[in-house]
Amino acid sequence: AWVTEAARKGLLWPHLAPARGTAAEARAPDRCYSSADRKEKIDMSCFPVENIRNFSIIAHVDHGKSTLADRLLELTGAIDKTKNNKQVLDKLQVERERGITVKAQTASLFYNYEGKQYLLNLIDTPGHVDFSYEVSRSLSACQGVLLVVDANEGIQAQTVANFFLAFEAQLSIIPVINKIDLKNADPERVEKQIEKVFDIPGDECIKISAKLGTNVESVLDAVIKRIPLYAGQVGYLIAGMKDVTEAQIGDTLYLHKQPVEPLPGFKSAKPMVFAGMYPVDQSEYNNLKSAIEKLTLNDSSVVVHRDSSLALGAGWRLGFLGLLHMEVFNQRLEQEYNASVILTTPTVPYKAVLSSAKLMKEYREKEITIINPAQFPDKSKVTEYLEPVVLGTIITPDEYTGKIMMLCQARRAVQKNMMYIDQNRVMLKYLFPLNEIVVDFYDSLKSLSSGYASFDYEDAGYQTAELVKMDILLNGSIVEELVTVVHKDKAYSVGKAICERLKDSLPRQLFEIAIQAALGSKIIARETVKAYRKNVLAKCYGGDITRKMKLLKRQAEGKKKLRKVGNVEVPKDAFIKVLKTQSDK
Ligand SMILES: Nc1nc2c(ncn2[C@@H]2O[C@H](COP(=O)(O)OP(=O)(O)OP(=O)(O)O)[C@@H](O)[C@H]2O)c(=O)[nH]1
Repeated sequence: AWVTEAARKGLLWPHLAPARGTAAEARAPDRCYSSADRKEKIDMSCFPVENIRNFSIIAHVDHGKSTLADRLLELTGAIDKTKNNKQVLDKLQVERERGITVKAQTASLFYNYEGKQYLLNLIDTPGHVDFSYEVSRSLSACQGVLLVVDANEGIQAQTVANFFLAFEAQLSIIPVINKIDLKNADPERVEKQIEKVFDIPGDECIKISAKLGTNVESVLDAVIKRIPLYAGQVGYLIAGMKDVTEAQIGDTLYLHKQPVEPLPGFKSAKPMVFAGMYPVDQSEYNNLKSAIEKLTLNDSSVVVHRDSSLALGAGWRLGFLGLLHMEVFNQRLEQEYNASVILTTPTVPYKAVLSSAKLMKEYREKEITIINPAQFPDKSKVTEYLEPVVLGTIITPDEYTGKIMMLCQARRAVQKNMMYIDQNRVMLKYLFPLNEIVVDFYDSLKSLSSGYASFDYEDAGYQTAELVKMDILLNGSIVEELVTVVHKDKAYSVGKAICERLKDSLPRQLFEIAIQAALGSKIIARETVKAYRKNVLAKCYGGDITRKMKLLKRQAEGKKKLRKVGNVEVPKDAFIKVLKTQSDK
Protein backbone atom coordinates (compact mmCIF):
# COMPACT_ATOMS: atom_id res chain seq x y z
CA ALA A 1 0.00 0.00 0.00
CA TRP A 2 2.85 2.41 0.77
CA VAL A 3 4.03 2.03 -2.79
CA THR A 4 0.74 3.18 -4.23
CA GLU A 5 0.54 5.96 -1.68
CA ALA A 6 4.10 7.13 -2.33
CA ALA A 7 3.60 6.90 -6.06
CA ARG A 8 0.51 9.01 -5.74
CA LYS A 9 2.50 11.62 -3.84
CA GLY A 10 5.22 11.47 -6.47
CA LEU A 11 7.76 10.25 -3.95
CA LEU A 12 8.74 7.07 -5.70
CA TRP A 13 11.52 6.19 -8.02
CA PRO A 14 10.18 6.00 -11.53
CA HIS A 15 10.09 2.27 -12.13
CA LEU A 16 7.38 1.76 -9.55
CA ALA A 17 5.15 4.56 -10.70
CA PRO A 18 3.40 4.49 -14.04
CA ALA A 19 5.22 6.95 -16.31
CA ARG A 20 3.76 9.76 -18.35
CA GLY A 21 3.10 8.89 -21.96
CA THR A 22 1.14 6.02 -23.33
CA ALA A 23 3.56 3.22 -24.13
CA ALA A 24 5.12 3.08 -20.71
CA GLU A 25 5.62 -0.01 -18.69
CA ALA A 26 6.98 -0.18 -15.19
CA ARG A 27 8.83 -2.98 -13.48
CA ALA A 28 11.04 -3.74 -10.53
CA PRO A 29 14.85 -3.82 -10.82
CA ASP A 30 15.86 -6.76 -12.95
CA ARG A 31 19.22 -7.09 -11.29
CA CYS A 32 18.06 -8.31 -7.90
CA TYR A 33 21.05 -10.23 -6.65
CA SER A 34 19.68 -12.51 -4.01
CA SER A 35 19.94 -16.20 -3.34
CA ALA A 36 16.37 -16.05 -2.11
CA ASP A 37 15.43 -14.34 -5.34
CA ARG A 38 16.67 -17.29 -7.33
CA LYS A 39 14.21 -19.57 -5.60
CA GLU A 40 11.20 -17.35 -5.16
CA LYS A 41 10.21 -14.01 -6.57
CA ILE A 42 10.59 -11.35 -3.90
CA ASP A 43 7.75 -8.92 -3.74
CA MET A 44 9.58 -5.62 -3.75
CA SER A 45 6.50 -3.77 -2.60
CA CYS A 46 6.57 -5.56 0.77
CA PHE A 47 9.58 -3.52 1.92
CA PRO A 48 8.44 -0.65 4.08
CA VAL A 49 10.39 2.53 3.43
CA GLU A 50 12.28 2.25 6.72
CA ASN A 51 13.80 -1.05 5.57
CA ILE A 52 15.32 0.32 2.37
CA ARG A 53 18.79 1.87 2.02
CA ASN A 54 20.11 3.38 -1.20
CA PHE A 55 23.86 3.84 -1.07
CA SER A 56 26.91 4.26 -3.26
CA ILE A 57 30.53 3.26 -2.93
CA ILE A 58 32.89 6.09 -3.80
CA ALA A 59 36.68 6.27 -3.68
CA HIS A 60 39.87 7.18 -5.42
CA VAL A 61 40.73 4.86 -8.30
CA ASP A 62 41.93 1.40 -7.19
CA HIS A 63 41.13 1.88 -3.51
CA GLY A 64 38.90 -1.19 -3.66
CA LYS A 65 35.28 -0.21 -4.37
CA SER A 66 34.56 -3.08 -6.73
CA THR A 67 36.26 -5.60 -4.43
CA LEU A 68 34.17 -4.35 -1.51
CA ALA A 69 31.06 -4.68 -3.71
CA ASP A 70 32.05 -8.31 -4.42
CA ARG A 71 32.22 -9.04 -0.68
CA LEU A 72 28.88 -7.32 -0.03
CA LEU A 73 27.28 -9.40 -2.79
CA GLU A 74 28.70 -12.56 -1.22
CA LEU A 75 27.79 -11.64 2.32
CA THR A 76 24.17 -11.06 1.41
CA GLY A 77 24.04 -14.32 -0.52
CA ALA A 78 23.57 -12.52 -3.81
CA ILE A 79 26.38 -14.49 -5.38
CA ASP A 80 28.03 -17.67 -4.23
CA LYS A 81 31.35 -17.28 -2.48
CA THR A 82 34.04 -18.42 -4.92
CA LYS A 83 37.60 -17.46 -5.65
CA ASN A 84 36.51 -16.17 -9.04
CA ASN A 85 34.47 -13.26 -7.72
CA LYS A 86 36.66 -10.42 -8.89
CA GLN A 87 35.02 -7.08 -9.70
CA VAL A 88 31.73 -8.87 -10.47
CA LEU A 89 29.98 -5.58 -11.22
CA ASP A 90 32.59 -4.53 -13.79
CA LYS A 91 30.89 -6.13 -16.75
CA LEU A 92 32.15 -4.28 -19.81
CA GLN A 93 35.09 -5.80 -21.67
CA VAL A 94 36.89 -2.47 -21.46
CA GLU A 95 36.42 -2.45 -17.67
CA ARG A 96 37.85 -5.93 -17.30
CA GLU A 97 40.79 -5.22 -19.60
CA ARG A 98 41.72 -1.93 -17.98
CA GLY A 99 40.76 -3.00 -14.44
CA ILE A 100 38.70 0.14 -13.94
CA THR A 101 35.03 0.87 -13.48
CA VAL A 102 33.58 2.99 -16.27
CA LYS A 103 29.84 2.67 -15.74
CA ALA A 104 28.11 2.85 -12.41
CA GLN A 105 26.43 -0.49 -11.69
CA THR A 106 23.56 -1.27 -9.42
CA ALA A 107 22.65 -4.31 -7.38
CA SER A 108 19.81 -4.91 -4.93
CA LEU A 109 20.82 -6.89 -1.88
CA PHE A 110 18.69 -8.43 0.84
CA TYR A 111 20.11 -8.49 4.34
CA ASN A 112 18.78 -9.71 7.61
CA TYR A 113 19.71 -7.44 10.51
CA GLU A 114 18.40 -7.93 14.05
CA GLY A 115 15.55 -10.07 12.78
CA LYS A 116 14.40 -7.67 10.09
CA GLN A 117 14.83 -8.04 6.34
CA TYR A 118 16.39 -5.00 4.65
CA LEU A 119 16.63 -4.09 0.98
CA LEU A 120 20.00 -2.46 0.23
CA ASN A 121 20.37 -0.86 -3.18
CA LEU A 122 24.06 -0.59 -3.95
CA ILE A 123 25.64 1.51 -6.68
CA ASP A 124 29.29 0.85 -7.52
CA THR A 125 30.81 3.94 -9.12
CA PRO A 126 33.93 4.67 -11.18
CA GLY A 127 36.92 6.30 -9.49
CA HIS A 128 38.60 8.10 -12.38
CA VAL A 129 38.00 11.83 -12.76
CA ASP A 130 36.69 11.37 -16.31
CA PHE A 131 33.77 9.39 -14.99
CA SER A 132 32.86 11.61 -12.07
CA TYR A 133 29.66 12.37 -13.97
CA GLU A 134 28.63 8.77 -13.27
CA VAL A 135 29.40 9.41 -9.61
CA SER A 136 27.24 12.52 -9.37
CA ARG A 137 24.37 10.68 -11.12
CA SER A 138 24.68 7.82 -8.67
CA LEU A 139 24.77 10.08 -5.66
CA SER A 140 21.53 11.76 -6.61
CA ALA A 141 19.87 8.36 -6.21
CA CYS A 142 21.31 7.75 -2.74
CA GLN A 143 21.02 8.83 0.85
CA GLY A 144 24.43 7.61 1.90
CA VAL A 145 27.90 6.66 0.71
CA LEU A 146 30.74 4.40 1.70
CA LEU A 147 33.85 6.52 1.22
CA VAL A 148 36.59 3.92 0.73
CA VAL A 149 40.19 4.95 1.44
CA ASP A 150 43.25 2.74 0.92
CA ALA A 151 45.01 2.12 4.27
CA ASN A 152 48.39 2.43 2.62
CA GLU A 153 47.90 5.28 0.14
CA GLY A 154 45.60 7.34 2.34
CA ILE A 155 43.48 10.22 1.07
CA GLN A 156 44.06 10.91 -2.62
CA ALA A 157 42.81 13.58 -5.01
CA GLN A 158 39.64 11.75 -6.06
CA THR A 159 38.88 10.89 -2.43
CA VAL A 160 38.65 14.64 -1.83
CA ALA A 161 36.61 15.31 -4.99
CA ASN A 162 34.18 12.47 -4.28
CA PHE A 163 33.83 13.43 -0.63
CA PHE A 164 32.73 16.91 -1.65
CA LEU A 165 30.23 15.55 -4.18
CA ALA A 166 28.64 13.49 -1.39
CA PHE A 167 28.93 16.30 1.15
CA GLU A 168 27.24 18.83 -1.14
CA ALA A 169 24.47 16.32 -1.80
CA GLN A 170 24.01 16.16 2.02
CA LEU A 171 24.49 12.40 2.14
CA SER A 172 25.51 10.36 5.17
CA ILE A 173 29.18 9.55 4.72
CA ILE A 174 30.60 6.34 6.16
CA PRO A 175 34.43 6.33 5.94
CA VAL A 176 35.83 2.85 5.25
CA ILE A 177 39.58 2.28 5.51
CA ASN A 178 40.35 -0.64 3.20
CA LYS A 179 43.34 -2.93 2.60
CA ILE A 180 44.31 -3.17 6.29
CA ASP A 181 45.92 -6.51 5.39
CA LEU A 182 48.69 -4.79 3.42
CA LYS A 183 52.16 -4.87 4.95
CA ASN A 184 52.50 -1.09 4.73
CA ALA A 185 48.96 -0.34 5.85
CA ASP A 186 48.72 2.48 8.38
CA PRO A 187 45.00 2.79 9.17
CA GLU A 188 45.64 5.09 12.14
CA ARG A 189 47.42 7.61 9.94
CA VAL A 190 44.58 7.50 7.42
CA GLU A 191 42.05 7.92 10.23
CA LYS A 192 43.84 11.13 11.29
CA GLN A 193 43.84 12.36 7.67
CA ILE A 194 40.10 11.78 7.48
CA GLU A 195 39.62 13.76 10.68
CA LYS A 196 41.79 16.61 9.44
CA VAL A 197 40.61 16.93 5.84
CA PHE A 198 36.93 15.95 6.16
CA ASP A 199 36.24 16.80 9.79
CA ILE A 200 34.79 13.32 10.41
CA PRO A 201 35.54 11.85 13.88
CA GLY A 202 38.14 9.10 13.53
CA ASP A 203 36.05 6.59 15.50
CA GLU A 204 33.47 6.63 12.69
CA CYS A 205 35.97 4.94 10.35
CA ILE A 206 35.44 1.23 9.69
CA LYS A 207 38.68 -0.66 9.07
CA ILE A 208 38.41 -3.58 6.67
CA SER A 209 40.13 -5.77 4.17
CA ALA A 210 37.77 -6.14 1.22
CA LYS A 211 40.13 -8.67 -0.30
CA LEU A 212 40.08 -11.02 2.70
CA GLY A 213 36.58 -10.10 3.84
CA THR A 214 37.83 -8.87 7.25
CA ASN A 215 35.21 -6.83 9.13
CA VAL A 216 33.05 -6.31 6.02
CA GLU A 217 29.94 -7.23 8.00
CA SER A 218 30.33 -4.01 10.05
CA VAL A 219 30.01 -2.09 6.80
CA LEU A 220 26.54 -3.54 6.17
CA ASP A 221 25.53 -2.87 9.76
CA ALA A 222 26.68 0.75 9.41
CA VAL A 223 24.71 1.12 6.17
CA ILE A 224 21.58 0.12 8.06
CA LYS A 225 22.30 2.14 11.22
CA ARG A 226 23.85 5.31 9.81
CA ILE A 227 22.06 5.92 6.52
CA PRO A 228 18.63 7.71 7.04
CA LEU A 229 15.44 6.73 5.81
CA TYR A 230 13.74 8.00 2.49
CA ALA A 231 10.91 7.01 0.15
CA GLY A 232 12.64 5.72 -2.90
CA GLN A 233 13.85 2.83 -4.97
CA VAL A 234 16.43 2.24 -7.60
CA GLY A 235 15.00 0.65 -10.71
CA TYR A 236 14.26 0.74 -14.37
CA LEU A 237 11.65 2.39 -16.53
CA ILE A 238 10.73 1.27 -20.00
CA ALA A 239 9.09 4.02 -21.98
CA GLY A 240 8.08 4.50 -25.58
CA MET A 241 10.77 7.09 -26.24
CA LYS A 242 12.44 7.11 -29.64
CA ASP A 243 15.38 9.33 -28.86
CA VAL A 244 17.66 9.55 -25.86
CA THR A 245 17.34 13.33 -25.80
CA GLU A 246 13.63 13.03 -24.97
CA ALA A 247 14.57 12.24 -21.39
CA GLN A 248 17.35 14.12 -19.66
CA ILE A 249 19.06 12.61 -16.66
CA GLY A 250 17.64 14.25 -13.58
CA ASP A 251 14.11 14.59 -15.02
CA THR A 252 11.18 14.01 -12.69
CA LEU A 253 8.46 11.68 -13.91
CA TYR A 254 4.93 11.87 -12.60
CA LEU A 255 1.50 10.44 -13.14
CA HIS A 256 -0.32 11.72 -16.18
CA LYS A 257 -2.12 14.99 -15.34
CA GLN A 258 -0.87 14.91 -11.74
CA PRO A 259 2.27 17.08 -11.79
CA VAL A 260 4.49 17.07 -8.71
CA GLU A 261 7.20 19.39 -7.43
CA PRO A 262 10.18 18.43 -9.63
CA LEU A 263 13.35 17.07 -8.05
CA PRO A 264 16.23 19.56 -8.23
CA GLY A 265 18.10 17.44 -10.81
CA PHE A 266 21.81 18.11 -11.10
CA LYS A 267 24.50 19.69 -13.23
CA SER A 268 24.59 18.24 -16.71
CA ALA A 269 27.82 16.76 -18.01
CA LYS A 270 30.13 19.35 -19.51
CA PRO A 271 32.48 18.05 -22.18
CA MET A 272 36.11 18.95 -21.51
CA VAL A 273 37.64 17.65 -24.74
CA PHE A 274 36.37 17.46 -28.27
CA ALA A 275 37.71 15.33 -31.11
CA GLY A 276 36.64 14.63 -34.65
CA MET A 277 35.61 11.05 -35.38
CA TYR A 278 35.45 9.71 -38.95
CA PRO A 279 34.97 6.26 -40.47
CA VAL A 280 38.22 4.84 -41.87
CA ASP A 281 36.25 4.23 -45.04
CA GLN A 282 33.30 6.46 -45.97
CA SER A 283 31.24 3.40 -46.97
CA GLU A 284 31.25 2.59 -43.24
CA TYR A 285 29.54 5.89 -42.39
CA ASN A 286 26.08 4.46 -41.69
CA ASN A 287 27.37 1.59 -39.60
CA LEU A 288 29.47 3.96 -37.53
CA LYS A 289 26.54 6.34 -37.15
CA SER A 290 24.35 3.60 -35.74
CA ALA A 291 27.17 2.40 -33.44
CA ILE A 292 27.69 5.92 -32.07
CA GLU A 293 23.95 6.33 -31.54
CA LYS A 294 23.71 3.07 -29.63
CA LEU A 295 26.74 3.79 -27.50
CA THR A 296 25.62 7.30 -26.60
CA LEU A 297 22.31 5.80 -25.48
CA ASN A 298 24.40 4.00 -22.91
CA ASP A 299 26.65 6.97 -22.19
CA SER A 300 24.73 10.20 -22.41
CA SER A 301 27.71 12.27 -21.23
CA VAL A 302 29.13 12.13 -24.77
CA VAL A 303 28.07 15.12 -26.86
CA VAL A 304 27.67 14.51 -30.59
CA HIS A 305 27.72 17.10 -33.42
CA ARG A 306 27.78 16.24 -37.11
CA ASP A 307 30.96 17.41 -38.82
CA SER A 308 32.75 17.03 -42.11
CA SER A 309 36.23 17.60 -43.42
CA LEU A 310 37.65 17.79 -46.93
CA ALA A 311 40.22 15.13 -46.24
CA LEU A 312 38.34 12.85 -43.90
CA GLY A 313 34.82 13.10 -45.33
CA ALA A 314 31.61 13.07 -43.29
CA GLY A 315 31.94 12.39 -39.59
CA TRP A 316 31.23 13.81 -36.16
CA ARG A 317 32.72 16.01 -33.52
CA LEU A 318 32.33 14.37 -30.16
CA GLY A 319 32.68 15.93 -26.73
CA PHE A 320 34.10 13.82 -23.89
CA LEU A 321 34.70 14.37 -20.19
CA GLY A 322 38.39 13.65 -20.59
CA LEU A 323 40.93 11.73 -22.59
CA LEU A 324 40.40 8.42 -20.81
CA HIS A 325 36.69 8.79 -21.49
CA MET A 326 37.53 9.32 -25.17
CA GLU A 327 39.79 6.27 -25.28
CA VAL A 328 37.22 4.11 -23.53
CA PHE A 329 34.48 5.27 -25.93
CA ASN A 330 36.72 4.48 -28.88
CA GLN A 331 37.60 1.08 -27.45
CA ARG A 332 33.95 0.27 -26.81
CA LEU A 333 33.11 1.21 -30.42
CA GLU A 334 35.75 -1.21 -31.61
CA GLN A 335 34.97 -4.01 -29.19
CA GLU A 336 31.23 -3.85 -28.90
CA TYR A 337 30.36 -2.58 -32.40
CA ASN A 338 33.34 -3.69 -34.48
CA ALA A 339 33.77 -0.11 -35.73
CA SER A 340 37.09 1.31 -36.84
CA VAL A 341 37.54 5.07 -36.68
CA ILE A 342 39.91 7.96 -37.29
CA LEU A 343 40.20 10.29 -34.32
CA THR A 344 41.58 13.82 -34.62
CA THR A 345 43.70 15.68 -32.05
CA PRO A 346 41.58 16.30 -28.97
CA THR A 347 40.96 19.96 -28.31
CA VAL A 348 39.43 21.85 -25.42
CA PRO A 349 36.49 24.20 -26.09
CA TYR A 350 38.10 27.60 -26.72
CA LYS A 351 36.15 30.82 -27.07
CA ALA A 352 36.68 33.88 -29.25
CA VAL A 353 35.13 37.32 -28.76
CA LEU A 354 34.34 38.68 -32.21
CA SER A 355 35.63 42.10 -33.20
CA SER A 356 32.93 43.55 -35.44
CA ALA A 357 29.17 43.85 -35.60
CA LYS A 358 29.29 42.32 -39.08
CA LEU A 359 30.98 39.19 -37.77
CA MET A 360 28.60 38.98 -34.85
CA LYS A 361 25.75 39.06 -37.34
CA GLU A 362 27.42 36.39 -39.43
CA TYR A 363 27.98 34.06 -36.46
CA ARG A 364 24.78 35.21 -34.74
CA GLU A 365 26.79 35.55 -31.53
CA LYS A 366 29.23 37.93 -29.86
CA GLU A 367 31.33 35.14 -28.47
CA ILE A 368 31.80 31.83 -30.26
CA THR A 369 32.91 28.49 -28.87
CA ILE A 370 35.45 26.66 -31.00
CA ILE A 371 35.34 22.90 -30.71
CA ASN A 372 37.03 22.26 -34.04
CA PRO A 373 40.53 23.75 -34.52
CA ALA A 374 39.94 23.83 -38.28
CA GLN A 375 37.33 26.53 -37.59
CA PHE A 376 39.56 28.64 -35.36
CA PRO A 377 38.89 32.27 -36.40
CA ASP A 378 41.79 34.42 -37.54
CA LYS A 379 43.15 37.06 -35.13
CA SER A 380 41.88 39.86 -37.39
CA LYS A 381 38.30 38.79 -36.56
CA VAL A 382 38.74 38.59 -32.83
CA THR A 383 39.23 41.00 -29.91
CA GLU A 384 40.29 38.24 -27.54
CA TYR A 385 40.57 34.48 -27.26
CA LEU A 386 39.57 32.65 -24.08
CA GLU A 387 40.65 29.25 -22.84
CA PRO A 388 38.95 26.97 -20.28
CA VAL A 389 40.62 26.64 -16.89
CA VAL A 390 40.25 24.06 -14.13
CA LEU A 391 41.02 24.00 -10.45
CA GLY A 392 43.34 21.04 -9.93
CA THR A 393 44.01 19.20 -6.68
CA ILE A 394 47.27 17.30 -6.27
CA ILE A 395 48.08 15.15 -3.25
CA THR A 396 51.68 14.01 -2.92
CA PRO A 397 54.35 12.90 -0.45
CA ASP A 398 56.23 16.15 0.27
CA GLU A 399 59.56 14.95 -1.15
CA TYR A 400 58.12 15.45 -4.66
CA THR A 401 56.61 18.89 -4.06
CA GLY A 402 59.49 20.82 -5.68
CA LYS A 403 59.43 18.80 -8.90
CA ILE A 404 55.65 18.98 -9.08
CA MET A 405 55.69 22.73 -8.66
CA MET A 406 58.11 22.98 -11.58
CA LEU A 407 55.87 20.78 -13.71
CA CYS A 408 52.83 22.92 -12.87
CA GLN A 409 54.74 26.08 -13.74
CA ALA A 410 55.76 24.60 -17.09
CA ARG A 411 52.06 23.96 -17.70
CA ARG A 412 51.23 27.64 -17.09
CA ALA A 413 49.45 26.87 -13.81
CA VAL A 414 48.95 29.35 -10.97
CA GLN A 415 49.20 28.10 -7.40
CA LYS A 416 46.13 28.76 -5.26
CA ASN A 417 46.72 26.82 -2.08
CA MET A 418 49.00 24.40 -0.26
CA MET A 419 48.34 22.43 2.91
CA TYR A 420 49.81 19.50 4.79
CA ILE A 421 47.24 16.72 5.31
CA ASP A 422 49.63 14.89 7.63
CA GLN A 423 53.33 15.12 8.56
CA ASN A 424 54.62 14.37 5.08
CA ARG A 425 51.76 14.62 2.64
CA VAL A 426 50.88 17.82 0.86
CA MET A 427 47.71 18.92 -0.90
CA LEU A 428 48.32 21.52 -3.63
CA LYS A 429 45.66 23.51 -5.47
CA TYR A 430 46.48 25.02 -8.86
CA LEU A 431 44.54 26.84 -11.54
CA PHE A 432 45.44 25.12 -14.83
CA PRO A 433 44.63 25.95 -18.42
CA LEU A 434 42.64 22.83 -19.36
CA ASN A 435 44.59 22.15 -22.55
CA GLU A 436 47.80 21.87 -20.51
CA ILE A 437 46.55 18.89 -18.53
CA VAL A 438 44.18 17.16 -20.85
CA VAL A 439 46.57 14.89 -22.73
CA ASP A 440 49.36 13.67 -20.52
CA PHE A 441 49.72 15.77 -17.40
CA TYR A 442 48.66 12.86 -15.26
CA ASP A 443 51.32 10.59 -16.79
CA SER A 444 54.04 13.21 -16.20
CA LEU A 445 52.87 13.74 -12.63
CA LYS A 446 52.87 10.00 -11.96
CA SER A 447 56.32 9.47 -13.43
CA LEU A 448 58.02 12.28 -11.56
CA SER A 449 56.45 11.24 -8.25
CA SER A 450 57.20 7.51 -8.75
CA GLY A 451 53.45 6.94 -8.98
CA TYR A 452 52.64 8.48 -5.58
CA ALA A 453 50.97 11.77 -6.52
CA SER A 454 47.29 11.84 -7.41
CA PHE A 455 45.36 14.43 -9.36
CA ASP A 456 41.78 15.57 -9.83
CA TYR A 457 40.22 18.70 -11.25
CA GLU A 458 37.02 20.65 -11.53
CA ASP A 459 35.77 23.22 -13.99
CA ALA A 460 36.76 26.82 -13.16
CA GLY A 461 35.50 28.86 -16.13
CA TYR A 462 37.56 30.73 -18.74
CA GLN A 463 40.57 33.08 -18.89
CA THR A 464 42.06 35.29 -21.62
CA ALA A 465 44.81 33.58 -23.61
CA GLU A 466 47.04 34.26 -26.60
CA LEU A 467 46.21 31.39 -28.91
CA VAL A 468 47.30 30.39 -32.40
CA LYS A 469 46.24 27.69 -34.82
CA MET A 470 49.01 25.31 -35.86
CA ASP A 471 49.00 23.06 -38.93
CA ILE A 472 51.15 19.98 -39.44
CA LEU A 473 52.08 19.26 -43.05
CA LEU A 474 53.38 16.15 -44.80
CA ASN A 475 55.08 17.08 -48.08
CA GLY A 476 53.02 20.26 -48.12
CA SER A 477 49.60 18.66 -47.38
CA ILE A 478 47.85 19.49 -44.13
CA VAL A 479 47.23 16.54 -41.79
CA GLU A 480 43.66 17.23 -40.71
CA GLU A 481 43.93 14.95 -37.68
CA LEU A 482 46.74 17.04 -36.24
CA VAL A 483 45.47 20.61 -36.68
CA THR A 484 45.65 22.09 -33.22
CA VAL A 485 45.28 25.30 -31.23
CA VAL A 486 48.18 26.14 -28.94
CA HIS A 487 49.29 28.92 -26.65
CA LYS A 488 51.52 31.36 -28.55
CA ASP A 489 54.49 30.84 -26.21
CA LYS A 490 54.33 27.09 -26.69
CA ALA A 491 53.84 26.92 -30.46
CA TYR A 492 57.50 26.34 -31.29
CA SER A 493 58.13 23.64 -28.70
CA VAL A 494 54.84 21.83 -29.36
CA GLY A 495 55.35 22.02 -33.17
CA LYS A 496 58.89 20.71 -32.88
CA ALA A 497 57.81 17.85 -30.62
CA ILE A 498 54.97 16.80 -32.94
CA CYS A 499 57.33 16.78 -35.95
CA GLU A 500 59.86 14.68 -34.03
CA ARG A 501 57.23 12.23 -32.84
CA LEU A 502 55.75 11.94 -36.29
CA LYS A 503 59.17 11.26 -37.72
CA ASP A 504 59.59 8.39 -35.25
CA SER A 505 56.23 6.87 -36.08
CA LEU A 506 56.20 7.25 -39.88
CA PRO A 507 57.63 4.33 -41.86
CA ARG A 508 60.08 5.28 -44.61
CA GLN A 509 58.61 5.38 -48.08
CA LEU A 510 59.89 5.44 -51.65
CA PHE A 511 60.46 9.18 -51.47
CA GLU A 512 61.62 11.70 -48.90
CA ILE A 513 58.92 13.07 -46.57
CA ALA A 514 59.06 16.61 -45.19
CA ILE A 515 57.22 16.99 -41.88
CA GLN A 516 56.50 20.62 -41.03
CA ALA A 517 54.71 22.62 -38.35
CA ALA A 518 53.26 25.91 -39.58
CA LEU A 519 51.51 28.95 -38.14
CA GLY A 520 49.65 30.21 -41.21
CA SER A 521 52.30 30.34 -43.94
CA LYS A 522 55.17 30.51 -41.45
CA ILE A 523 57.03 27.20 -40.99
CA ILE A 524 58.24 26.91 -37.39
CA ALA A 525 59.63 23.36 -37.31
CA ARG A 526 60.74 20.68 -39.77
CA GLU A 527 61.87 17.06 -39.77
CA THR A 528 62.69 14.80 -42.71
CA VAL A 529 62.05 11.08 -43.22
CA LYS A 530 64.53 9.66 -45.71
CA ALA A 531 63.44 7.58 -48.72
CA TYR A 532 63.44 3.80 -48.47
CA ARG A 533 61.86 0.91 -50.33
CA LYS A 534 60.40 -1.98 -48.42
CA ASN A 535 60.87 -5.10 -50.47
CA VAL A 536 58.44 -7.59 -49.01
CA LEU A 537 59.79 -10.26 -51.32
CA ALA A 538 63.30 -9.95 -49.92
CA LYS A 539 62.72 -12.93 -47.67
CA CYS A 540 61.63 -15.08 -50.67
CA TYR A 541 64.55 -16.99 -51.99
CA GLY A 542 63.80 -19.20 -54.96
CA GLY A 543 60.66 -18.91 -56.95
CA ASP A 544 57.80 -20.13 -54.79
CA ILE A 545 55.02 -18.18 -56.50
CA THR A 546 52.28 -18.96 -53.94
CA ARG A 547 54.47 -17.67 -51.14
CA LYS A 548 55.19 -14.50 -53.13
CA MET A 549 51.51 -13.96 -53.78
CA LYS A 550 50.73 -14.43 -50.08
CA LEU A 551 53.28 -11.78 -49.07
CA LEU A 552 52.04 -9.31 -51.67
CA LYS A 553 48.43 -9.87 -50.52
CA ARG A 554 49.44 -9.26 -46.92
CA GLN A 555 51.16 -6.03 -47.96
CA ALA A 556 48.00 -4.94 -49.83
CA GLU A 557 45.87 -5.67 -46.74
CA GLY A 558 48.28 -3.65 -44.62
CA LYS A 559 47.83 -0.73 -46.98
CA LYS A 560 44.10 -0.67 -46.29
CA LYS A 561 44.94 0.34 -42.73
CA LEU A 562 46.89 3.32 -44.01
CA ARG A 563 45.63 6.83 -44.49
CA LYS A 564 46.88 8.91 -47.40
CA VAL A 565 47.88 12.51 -46.72
CA GLY A 566 48.86 13.97 -50.08
CA ASN A 567 51.22 11.35 -51.48
CA VAL A 568 52.25 10.08 -48.05
CA GLU A 569 50.88 6.87 -46.55
CA VAL A 570 50.41 7.04 -42.80
CA PRO A 571 49.60 4.07 -40.51
CA LYS A 572 46.57 4.83 -38.34
CA ASP A 573 48.38 4.40 -35.06
CA ALA A 574 51.08 6.92 -36.04
CA PHE A 575 48.80 9.83 -35.15
CA ILE A 576 47.68 8.26 -31.90
CA LYS A 577 51.33 7.88 -30.83
CA VAL A 578 51.90 11.54 -31.66
CA LEU A 579 48.79 12.73 -29.83
CA LYS A 580 49.62 10.83 -26.68
CA THR A 581 52.95 12.51 -26.17
CA GLN A 582 52.66 15.90 -27.72
CA SER A 583 51.64 18.33 -25.05
CA ASP A 584 54.61 18.31 -22.72
CA LYS A 585 57.22 19.45 -25.17
N1 LIG B 1 45.63 -6.30 -0.35
C1 LIG B 1 44.41 -5.86 -0.67
N2 LIG B 1 44.12 -5.55 -1.93
C2 LIG B 1 42.87 -5.11 -2.21
C3 LIG B 1 41.88 -4.96 -1.23
N3 LIG B 1 40.76 -4.48 -1.82
C4 LIG B 1 41.04 -4.34 -3.14
N4 LIG B 1 42.31 -4.72 -3.39
C5 LIG B 1 43.00 -4.73 -4.68
O1 LIG B 1 43.11 -3.40 -5.16
C6 LIG B 1 42.97 -3.38 -6.58
C7 LIG B 1 41.85 -2.41 -6.97
O2 LIG B 1 40.62 -2.92 -6.51
P1 LIG B 1 39.24 -2.52 -7.20
O3 LIG B 1 38.17 -3.13 -6.35
O4 LIG B 1 39.23 -2.83 -8.65
O5 LIG B 1 39.30 -0.96 -7.03
P2 LIG B 1 38.23 0.13 -7.51
O6 LIG B 1 38.26 1.20 -6.48
O7 LIG B 1 36.92 -0.54 -7.76
O8 LIG B 1 38.85 0.63 -8.86
P3 LIG B 1 38.08 1.53 -9.99
O9 LIG B 1 36.76 0.89 -10.19
O10 LIG B 1 38.92 1.45 -11.19
O11 LIG B 1 37.99 2.89 -9.45
C8 LIG B 1 42.70 -4.82 -7.01
O12 LIG B 1 43.90 -5.37 -7.42
C9 LIG B 1 42.20 -5.47 -5.74
O13 LIG B 1 42.47 -6.86 -5.69
C10 LIG B 1 42.23 -5.32 0.14
O14 LIG B 1 41.45 -5.23 1.07
N5 LIG B 1 43.51 -5.73 0.33
